[in-house]
Amino acid sequence: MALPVVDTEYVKEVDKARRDLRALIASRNCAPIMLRLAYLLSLSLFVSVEIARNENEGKWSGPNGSIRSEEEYSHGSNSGLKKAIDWCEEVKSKRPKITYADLYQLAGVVAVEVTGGPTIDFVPGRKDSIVSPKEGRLPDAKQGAPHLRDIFYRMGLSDKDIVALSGGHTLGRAHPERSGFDGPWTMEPLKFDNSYFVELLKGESEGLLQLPTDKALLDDPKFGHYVELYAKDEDAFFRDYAESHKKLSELGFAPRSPGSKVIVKDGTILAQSAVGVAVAAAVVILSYFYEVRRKMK
Ligand code: HEM
Repeated sequence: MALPVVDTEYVKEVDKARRDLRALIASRNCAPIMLRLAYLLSLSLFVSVEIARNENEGKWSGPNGSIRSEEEYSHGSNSGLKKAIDWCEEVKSKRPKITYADLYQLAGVVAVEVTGGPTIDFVPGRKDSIVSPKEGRLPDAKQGAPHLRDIFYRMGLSDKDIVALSGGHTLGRAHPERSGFDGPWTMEPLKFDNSYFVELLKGESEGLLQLPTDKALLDDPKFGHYVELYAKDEDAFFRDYAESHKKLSELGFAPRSPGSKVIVKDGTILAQSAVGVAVAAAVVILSYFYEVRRKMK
């Protein structure tokens, strides 16, 4: 499928979809599953395409919305996500211009914002695909630090990214019928804060969950450094989380023209283009020379 044209019209639609998603997530209390949808989509595609590249099977274009196909949402690791896909469809039917790939990533960004988390910069322009990745490439919750590094390093993510992103478990809970695990990670699973790290440091508590991959963050000294930092300093967690989330949502994705970038921030739309910057610089330089010549006369 073709890349969407990210013109002013498209960016306005993204802004409206952002408002629709805020209302939808607030009314259904579904921030956790929306965040999980965005995260799994980015990750499963990247991991499988890295493998495809190694095997010279083809190229990949980033998180691409293929999860809406039955073949993919029926993967065991995507259990429960169909609900989130259907909710996103309500927005898609009102804003058909927006690609599924952009919509799902926007839902993840909005889920974090409406639950009190940091504002995450969102750049639109992802293209859709209906080709699903292979099953079984996602992190296995029963494993430890080497496994996490194996998966996340392949995507160019760092130890800091792994720990910051794991803080996404500040939202939501595990469901026995989906993953075999049960319970929330924090006392307030609809609030995005640093309590995931605070709870992790306290050790096991009645009624709260710690997956083996969560505990692995404590056992490894490099990961442990960030767990302690984020438990003490929520601002540091929010800053690093916003950065890592953006990286994850843009894996393999580059805005359409290399010289230009569209930034959507706090509802304000700013279009930055290399051409625009060059023209502005030329005007400043010419005015300077004009002024110098005028003074010399
Ligand atoms: C580090 C590797 C990770 C592993 C092994 C892992 C594993 C899991 C598992 C087993 C569940 C429970 C699913 C269920 O039973 O419903 C879950 C839920 C969740 N995960 Fe992760 N996860 C990882 C990373 C992440 C990241 C990076 C994010 C987001 C930035 C994230 C966001 C979530 C959310 C929000 C839920 C709750 C979903 C709900 O309440 O329906 N996870 N994860």
